[in-house]
Amino acid sequence: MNSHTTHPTHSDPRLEVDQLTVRFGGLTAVDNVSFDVQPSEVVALIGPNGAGKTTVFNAVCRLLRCAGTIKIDGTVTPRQTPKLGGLGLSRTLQGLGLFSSMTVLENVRLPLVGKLNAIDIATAQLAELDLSHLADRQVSELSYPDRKRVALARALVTDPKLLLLDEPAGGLGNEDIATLSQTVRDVAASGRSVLLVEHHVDFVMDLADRIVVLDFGKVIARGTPDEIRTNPRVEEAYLGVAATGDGTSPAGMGGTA
Ligand SMILES: Nc1ncnc2c1ncn2[C@@H]1O[C@H](COP(=O)(O)OP(=O)(O)OP(=O)(O)O)[C@@H](O)[C@H]1O
Repeated sequence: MNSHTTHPTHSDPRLEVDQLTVRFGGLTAVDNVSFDVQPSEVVALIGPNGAGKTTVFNAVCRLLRCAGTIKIDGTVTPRQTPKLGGLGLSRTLQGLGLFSSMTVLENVRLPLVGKLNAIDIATAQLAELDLSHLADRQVSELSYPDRKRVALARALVTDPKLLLLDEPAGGLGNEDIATLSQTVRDVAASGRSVLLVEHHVDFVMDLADRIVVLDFGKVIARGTPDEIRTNPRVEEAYLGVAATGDGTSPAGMGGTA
């Protein structure tokens, strides 16, 4: 046991971010940010463009040099981690990162490379998300919402303790968003934790147990959706951000993202 390692206890959060700071040259993109995610909890990071949300994600995944402490189940994560699976984490990407000339099943089994029963596990994961009918289709043939579902299946196939979702609702219509919300709730109900970054405020308000609001790299508010909805600092941070009408950009806290 090294000096950073502690024994997990029942009271340890699934994820604990303490005084996280990330600098890019002279820019402090994330400034002394602290928050936690408990087992079975869905926590959303929101904030205007450039607030530091993706940078927090990348730091949690240990892809960036940062100051501060990041703990998973009470244990400090190593500063350089070659594989997310080793941390018990999995994430989806804004750009999805699927291989379009491969089939859905081939994509979903990729994180399981080297496992003897990889095909069975990937097949079961597709069934869990009602995607079995797409298993042999090439990703290039799929609609965007189906691709997003496949990316989610690939993130879940390693059975992560903590699932990180980067703008999961982006580009989806209301029906697909409702399905996504149910899937995320099911993931949390199974004991896993979810941290998501999202611009679609209505989706977040409906789904998240707690919300952390960032602006210019700092936490400006935290609380339940009801607490955040009525927080004047949050409203102020979102003021002046033009609505795009496509449901993906903040336009105040009352309407669609
Ligand atoms: N690799 C980098 N090098 C330099 N600056 C960066 C880098 N990545 C991010 N930044 C800057 O850090 C700040 C936070 O960026 P970040 O992408 O984390 O914000 P965000 O809240 O995720 O924004 P968005 O909602 O637009 O995705 C921004 O000012 C951004 O320009």
